[in-house]
Formats: sequence, C-alpha cells, structure tokens
Amino acid sequence: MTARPTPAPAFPAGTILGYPRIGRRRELKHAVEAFWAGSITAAELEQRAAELRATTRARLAGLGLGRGDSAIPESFSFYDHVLDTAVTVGAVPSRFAQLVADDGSLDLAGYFTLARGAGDNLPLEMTKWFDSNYHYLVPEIGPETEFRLASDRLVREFEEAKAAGYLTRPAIVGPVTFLLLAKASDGAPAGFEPISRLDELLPVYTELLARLRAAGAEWVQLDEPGLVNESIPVARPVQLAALAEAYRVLAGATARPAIFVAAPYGALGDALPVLAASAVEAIGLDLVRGTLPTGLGEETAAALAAKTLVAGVIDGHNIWRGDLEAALTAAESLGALSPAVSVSSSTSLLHLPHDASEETKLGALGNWLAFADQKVGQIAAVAAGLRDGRESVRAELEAAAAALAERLAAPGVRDAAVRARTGALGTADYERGDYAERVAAQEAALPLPLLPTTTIGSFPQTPDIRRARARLNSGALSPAEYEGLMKAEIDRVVRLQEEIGLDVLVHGEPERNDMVQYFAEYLDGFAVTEHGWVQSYGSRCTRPSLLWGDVSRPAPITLGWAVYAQSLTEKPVKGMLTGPVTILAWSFVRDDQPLGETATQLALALRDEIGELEGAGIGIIQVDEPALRELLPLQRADHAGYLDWSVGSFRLATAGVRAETQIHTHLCYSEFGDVIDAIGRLDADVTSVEAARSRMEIVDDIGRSGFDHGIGPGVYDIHSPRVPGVAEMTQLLERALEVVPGRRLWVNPDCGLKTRGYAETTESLQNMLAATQAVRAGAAAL
Ligand SMILES: Nc1nc2c(c(=O)[nH]1)N[C@@H](CNc1ccc(C(=O)N[C@@H](CCC(=O)N[C@@H](CCC(=O)N[C@@H](CCC(=O)O)C(=O)O)C(=O)O)C(=O)O)cc1)CN2
Ligand code: MET
Ligand SMILES: [Zn+2]
Repeated sequence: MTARPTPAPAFPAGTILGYPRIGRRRELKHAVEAFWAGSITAAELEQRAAELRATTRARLAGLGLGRGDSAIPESFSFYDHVLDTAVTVGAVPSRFAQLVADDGSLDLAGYFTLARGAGDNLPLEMTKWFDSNYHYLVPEIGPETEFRLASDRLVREFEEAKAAGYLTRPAIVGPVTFLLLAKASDGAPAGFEPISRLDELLPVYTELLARLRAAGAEWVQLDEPGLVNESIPVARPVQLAALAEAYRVLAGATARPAIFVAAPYGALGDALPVLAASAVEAIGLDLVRGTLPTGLGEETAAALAAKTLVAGVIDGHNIWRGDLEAALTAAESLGALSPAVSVSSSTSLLHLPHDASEETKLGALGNWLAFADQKVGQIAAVAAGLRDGRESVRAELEAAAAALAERLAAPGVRDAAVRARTGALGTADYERGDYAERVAAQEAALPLPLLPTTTIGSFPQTPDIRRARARLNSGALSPAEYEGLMKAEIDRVVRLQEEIGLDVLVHGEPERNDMVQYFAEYLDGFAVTEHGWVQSYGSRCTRPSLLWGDVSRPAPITLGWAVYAQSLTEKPVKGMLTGPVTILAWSFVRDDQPLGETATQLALALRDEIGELEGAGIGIIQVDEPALRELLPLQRADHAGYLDWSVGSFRLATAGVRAETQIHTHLCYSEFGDVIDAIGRLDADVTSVEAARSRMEIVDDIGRSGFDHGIGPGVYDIHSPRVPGVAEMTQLLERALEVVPGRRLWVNPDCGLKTRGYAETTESLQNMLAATQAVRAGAAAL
C-alpha cells in the first residue's frame, strides 16, 4: 500500500465542494428514467454517466479549476450521495437483503430499488438536505447492520478521471454525518442511536481511504455538515465525541490521502476545536451561512495555524452574482488563523443550475446572475486575488460591484405602487372575522355532505399534456390550440370526478408546468429560466424562478381556467393557488430585503387573484402551503419571527373574502406536529394535510392542539402507484374520527396526483369514495 505522502500535498488554491450532476440538459435524468423504463441497459446507463462525468471535468478545468491538483471534486451520483454512502459502506436495510451479492455489492437496479421501493418493500425515506431544496434518502442503521466496503465506485471514478488526465478529489459524506443523518432501523431496540455504531463503521472508511490512496488520490473530501445542524436529535457531547474519535482513527491511518473535512450549511461552533485537534490536513468553513470563528482557545488557534483553511465564501445556495469583493475580504480574514487559506463554494453547487450564460431571454438580469459555472469563475478570481493581491483581480471585482449596483437600482426592483400598498396595510387586512359565523354562512352557501370528499388539485400530468406544452413553447402549437387541448383535459377530469362521485371538484391543473413556476411566469418581479434545472430528488428536477423585484400581478392568472371548469358542473370546483411562503421557498429570492417583505408583496398579488375568483362565483379557494414547515429556521430562537411573517402572509392573501367563501389550504412534505399552532393561526376553513404515510399521527397532534377548523388528513399516499384498499382507508378514517368530529372531517389523498397515472388514480379515488360511504353512517352520530 502507498503510504500517506509527507508533507501533505498543497490543497488547491480554489475549489468547489461539489457540482450539479444532473447535466446541462438533464442528461442524467433522461438516462436514468430510460433505464427505469427498460429502454436502455445498465451498461448504457453507465456509459452515459461516464460521458457526463468526463464533460463535467473538462468544463471545470476550462473554468479555472486545476487538472492536476485535486481541485476538481469527484461528486457524481446516480440518484443521491447519501444513498451512495450507505451503499458504499454496505448499509442496506435487511428488507432488501435479496438484492445484495455475496461481496456486499448491489447492481444498478438494486441501487435504484433502495431509492424507489419494490412492491411492499418501501424505499428509504426521503427528507430535506439541510436548508436546501434537495432531498436525500435516510439511511437505516441498527445493531444488525454489517458494515463493509461494499462498493468501489468512488475508487473507479477516481481512476476513470486519472486515465483521462485529471487528478481529482473524491468526495463522500463523512462517517459522523452519515450516522447522524441515519435513522434507527425498524428492528432496532428503543433508544438505539446509529451513531453508536461508529467504531464498526470507521474501518470501512479507513479501507476506502487506503484504496483511494493506492489509486493515487492525494486529497479526499469528507463532508461533515451534520455537525453544523442544531436540529439533529443526538446530544451534542455525543456528536463531538464521535467527531473526535472518527478523525483520530481516520487521520491516524498511515495509508490515506490528505483529508479535507468540509462543513457546509452553517458554523461548526464547538466542533471546530475538536476538528482542529485532529490530524486532518484541511478544514472547510462555510463563511456564507456561518461566520469567522472567534474566541478560539490557544491550543485550537495553534492547531488551526498548521492546517489549510478552506474559505467557503462563494454562496452555493443562491444564484446572485453578489459582492465579490466581500467574498475576497472574508477569505482574507481567515489568514488571521492560518497562513494556508484556499477558496471554495460555501456548499456544493448542487443547488444551482449549470450555466447562466445559456439563458438568453433574461436581458439585464442575466448580468446579475451566477449559476454553478459562473460561481466556479468567481472562485478562481477570489483565489487569484488571495494569491496575487486584490489589484490583480481589480477588473473582476469592479465588474461584479457594477452588476450588483445595477441590480439594486434597476427599474422594477422597487415599485412605488407596490410599496404604497404594503405601507398602507393595517391589522384589519389580516382578519377574516368570526369562524362560527363563517361556518354558518358556508353551510348555507355550499350544500356538502358529511365527510366531504375532494382531491388536492392536480390530476395526472400525462406525457400528452407535457408534450403539448413543449410544442406551445417551440411554436409548434398556437396559444389557442394549446388552450383547446387543456380545456379538453379539464373536461375529462371534471367528468371523471363526477363519475367517481367526489363532492368538491378540481380542474386538475393541466396547464401548470409546476405549481410555483406557473405563477412566476405571470407575476411581475419574477423571471423564469429555460434551462435552469436543479435536482430536487433522484431524477426529479425543477427550474426555480428568479424573484428579483417588487411583486405585482398585471392580470388574472387562474381565473379563466377556474371559471371554465366551474361552467362544466353543478358541483363546486375549488380555485387553486400556490401560497406566498411556498412560492418563496421554491424560488431563488432577492437578498436585498427581508423575506417577510417579499412575502407581503406576494400575498397582495394573491389576494387580488382570490378576490377575482370569488367575484366570478368560485365559492371554495385553496391556497397551498406545502413549504410552510420547510422554511422554519434551524435555530429555535428564529421560529417566532418566521412564523409571524409566514402566517401573516397567508392571512393577508386570504382575509379579503366574504364569510361564505371557503378558504382551504394544503400542507405536505413534512411532519407538521411542531407547527400545529401556526397551522391554526392560518385560520383556513379547511386544511388538508399529508397523513397516510405516518398512519394519521398528525391527528393526535391536532387533537391535542385544540385545532377546531375543518381538516382533511390524507387517507392515501400518492407517492407510489400502489392502490390503497377500501378497508385500509376506512380504518384511517375511523382513526381520524376518534379525534375529529365528523362535521369537521374531510376526505382526501395526501397530496396532488400529478406524478401518478390515470389507472391507479381512478381506482384509488373509487376506493376512497367507498371507504367514505362506509364510515359516513357512523360519523353522523358524532
Ligand atoms: N418547484 C417545486 N419545488 C418542489 C416541488 C414542486 O412540485 N415544485 N415539490 C417538492 C418535491 N420535488 C419535486 C420536484 C420536481 C418534481 C417533478 O415532477 N418535476 C418534473 C418537471 C416538472 C416540469 O417543470 N415540467 C415542465 C417541463 C416538462 C419537461 O421536461 N418537458 C420536456 C418535453 C416533454 C415532451 O416533449 O414530451 C422538456 O422540456 O424537455 C412542464 O410540464 O411543462 C420532472 O422532473 O420531470 C416533483 C417533485 C419540493 N420542491
Ligand atoms: C406539493 S403540494 C401540491 C398541491 C397542488 N395543488 C397539487 O395538487 O399538485
Ligand atoms: Zn402536497
């Protein structure tokens, strides 16, 4: 085995923690989905992925990262990097044991099965990755998990790069973060913590490091963002002890590359002295979300002075070109702690689209942006400035400053009419009036049965619908032809719902490419991209909108579709809008004013839309806020301030309607137990909430909280094609009725149906109706 090189090779002057892997034209998405559909083989998928990695390395070198100095990270993943880590260390849950070969490895099909499930074998749970919009798969670890080096993919990718003339830096989730993000496996005893398995996990990492060193790797990157996250439910002293032990062992190995521990998404706090005391060669600090460490003890200061400090000064979260000079200043400030300072992105660039220069329709806005490729250029500039002095990059600094000044002063960034309106708001604008009076008015206006049935809004987005939209965008369809096709789809969806017997109908949202982007396309203050795709999870991507200026609504957005759908039926059709918090959460948002101010502007635009829907005879209007929980700050101290503006913006959007107009909201993608009071404060007449996957646990929270408005806990999970049976939904409804009186209970699925197909949707909804009928009789008595 090749021993560790001494002294350690220099860390590259400029680097990134990771790069988007989906591909500039979503090549990976298309290849992976083709493999799932059986239209390409595993070998073809491997081939396409290798081509993508080769293109990425060449591009990064072209943008200024060194080919031969470990500056280019090896950060590819077919689906998710946390899943990759689990598969690398052999942590495959026992329900998937039949997929595992004798040597512990999984083939590609097996790997995807962990992510997507198979039959009754549920996939790994998915959850949000720190404060980004990326979702990772949660590893399951128990006393039974047998760790072993089960995949050499990282080694092979390093070798692949080397053969092409690149000395890259393999990147993998570090052992402490891997265990901190894992959950206890189903069979684990109560109180079991995955972190307790650290000692057995470390030899696998040691072996991997040795393999990488033997292959010629000079540096390896271990990501330890778990240490910056206050909300991880493992006692801090336990976390710190694990960190100390992990890097005592890994850095103590003789055959290994130099170790770079990166800590993106926040400040390391009391973990920094622990890392400093280890023998790792480089530490990466997020100086965008975190700050320059202060108050360090003498020992820590002395230890840090002997390491490379990697200044994460270019924001990996947002798309703004930003203040380059401030980034350089922040990087220089680390010079007080160590003579060896390098420059990097604050986080992986995974959260950004590839290349702003491909957006040709953005006008002046284009010059204010930095997507992943532009961020790499910025890092190269800051690294040069650090090495050769500020003057050497004067031109770049000034160009960035000029673009920033232009952005802040551009027409539309501050709109006097919008500001006059927000300035004139008073408390009455946020109040709907007495709930009991509303209930009475709505009962009179809307003849609904006990346990009304409804859906969350979208019906399947068929390939035909998407193709029609693509043809509209390319000019192959005229707007009138497109409108005709969407209306035909709405006809079908309304008829289907009537046949199934649902009580409150929806139009199905066929005209929406995405529940946020669709609104952004019609609002002033927003821009949308053509190619700005970002991975959300697995092969699923979004094009986050760019919220750059004051928001207003030049014309009605949803009104025509809603009125059309209502004209087709005697039953009420819900108007369907995305709420202010969710629009913010899933867009790239201006950073020159507090989010709360931007939310107020959005709320007013939505309020006008709601007013017009009501005026046109739409009696039920749903305002979706699936991201309400998601934007909750990591720090407890910040919760109240956030909930004030987020709840306030929802109320402002919805409080203008008459008592007889019924406001619905919908929440999903999170557990809402800890924001249940805030849900009450939304004061929506009816709230539908994801619940089936957690077997109605939310209902207990609702019972405890005193929540007393209408509630529709989802009775079936829409994330899989599985058709839920009548008996199982009947049981869930009975469970809900133990806590929620029948007159307040609504019946609906967990979320929208846009990712499903028609066959399973129809059958599932028929079963939902049958279950409702089975419990209605009993519920009447409650
Ligand atoms: N913005 C946003 N954020 C969110 C969510 C969300 O729904 N929206 N949900 C959460 C979970 N994340 C999700 C993210 C994406 C998708 C998803 O399904 N995305 C679609 C794309 C949706 C879209 O933008 N569709 C467009 C573009 C579709 C497309 O790819 N068209 C083809 C052409 C198709 C053809 O010719 O047949 C192309 O442009 O190449 C449209 O319908 O118009 C995908 O990856 O496939 C689902 C969940 C969290 N964050
Ligand atoms: C992610 S929440 C989705 C709500 C939207 N109305 C839909 O049904 O798709
Ligand atoms: Zn939802």
